[in-house]
Amino acid sequence: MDEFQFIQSVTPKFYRQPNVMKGIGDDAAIIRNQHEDTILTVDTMVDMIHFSLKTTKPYHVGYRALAANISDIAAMGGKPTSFLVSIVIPDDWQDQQLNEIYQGMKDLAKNFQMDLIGGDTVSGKQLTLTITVIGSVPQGRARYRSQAKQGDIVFVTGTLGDSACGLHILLHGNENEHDNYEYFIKRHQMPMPRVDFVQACQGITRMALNDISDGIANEANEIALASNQLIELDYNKIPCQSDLYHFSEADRSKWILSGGEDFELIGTIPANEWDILRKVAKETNTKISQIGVVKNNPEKNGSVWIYQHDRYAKLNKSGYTHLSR
Ligand SMILES: Nc1ncnc2c1ncn2[C@@H]1O[C@H](COP(=O)(O)OP(=O)(O)OP(=O)(O)O)[C@@H](O)[C@H]1O
Ligand SMILES: Cc1ncc(C[n+]2csc(CCOP(=O)(O)O)c2C)c(N)n1
Ligand SMILES: [Mg+2]
Ligand SMILES: [Mg+2]
Ligand SMILES: [Mg+2]
Repeated sequence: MDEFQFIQSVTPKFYRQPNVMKGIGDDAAIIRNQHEDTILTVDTMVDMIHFSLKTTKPYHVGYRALAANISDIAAMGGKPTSFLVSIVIPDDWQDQQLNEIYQGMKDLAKNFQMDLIGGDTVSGKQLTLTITVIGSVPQGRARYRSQAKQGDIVFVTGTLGDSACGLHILLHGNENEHDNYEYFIKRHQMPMPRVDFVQACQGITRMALNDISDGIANEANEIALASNQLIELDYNKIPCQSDLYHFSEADRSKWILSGGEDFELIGTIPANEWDILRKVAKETNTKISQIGVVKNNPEKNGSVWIYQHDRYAKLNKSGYTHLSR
């Protein structure tokens, strides 16, 4: 049973509370309140799985863990408001290091006007940080993975593969001696969730969204599956930093399609709103690129196909999957 099969096996058949607008199956849950919808998400980061002290200082451990959770709020079209932190602390972690973890979270929280409102503290074998983020979105305006429709444009924010490249440099050293490697390291250690862009998108009538934590191959498939549409991507249109060309084509392609942890957004919007989206992107200083289209094809619905190196092939989920056994 892998991660996805496990989640499926624990998903309830129905929800008892009528105000559950979205339960399991998206980046976050949506609960209806009188005046707005509340967004709830939780993600865990574990030492030696999501970071090591070789790749991330304690400050970055805190910063990244909160950023990953805020990114899920952005992927629902919302803004983050508060968070709770559960921490498992091994004996060999010093007070100063723990302070730094919290400083990383504090600095990012300040950026979004978020409050730390609770948590839990226990001792254990591996440093583990579990963060719950609460956010809000105007009623009925959450962006779901299931909202893609035939004819939509598929877009992505920013550039992909940066974080995986940064991780590679941190783990194996900088084999290329080019001058921009600090950029990749920063993208790995201090990703910036796309909250401002998403907030500015409120005028877009319909948008399917997913944030890129595991790699676009995974995330595009999640939209295709939830929307029961065919997503066609053009590999040459997926944006990456020019310095990524200093690495082998095999590495570059792997990092772009399944590296993950860029915390960019992949989305789909009606084609006639593309110009509005471009305007929003310009206003918020966000790079956006059209990378594909949504089609309806009963034989291929629920899957992603990609044009790459003169081939048209199925793009399977290939990103980071926990519990592969
Ligand atoms: N152990 C679990 N029990 C109940 N629901 C779960 C569990 N693990 C994941 N989920 C739910 O499954 C869905 C997909 O979770 P997943 O963690 O893959 O999404 P994500 O947070 O966007 O991705 P990532 O964790 O890679 O950032 C979400 O709705 C999540 O709340
Ligand atoms: C030291 C170290 N080794 C490997 C990786 C790569 N990595 C770990 S988890 C993950 C996917 C997102 O996780 P989740 O699905 O839990 O959000 C990725 C790409 C890393 N960040 N640090
Ligand atoms: Mg997500
Ligand atoms: Mg998750
Ligand atoms: Mg994941």
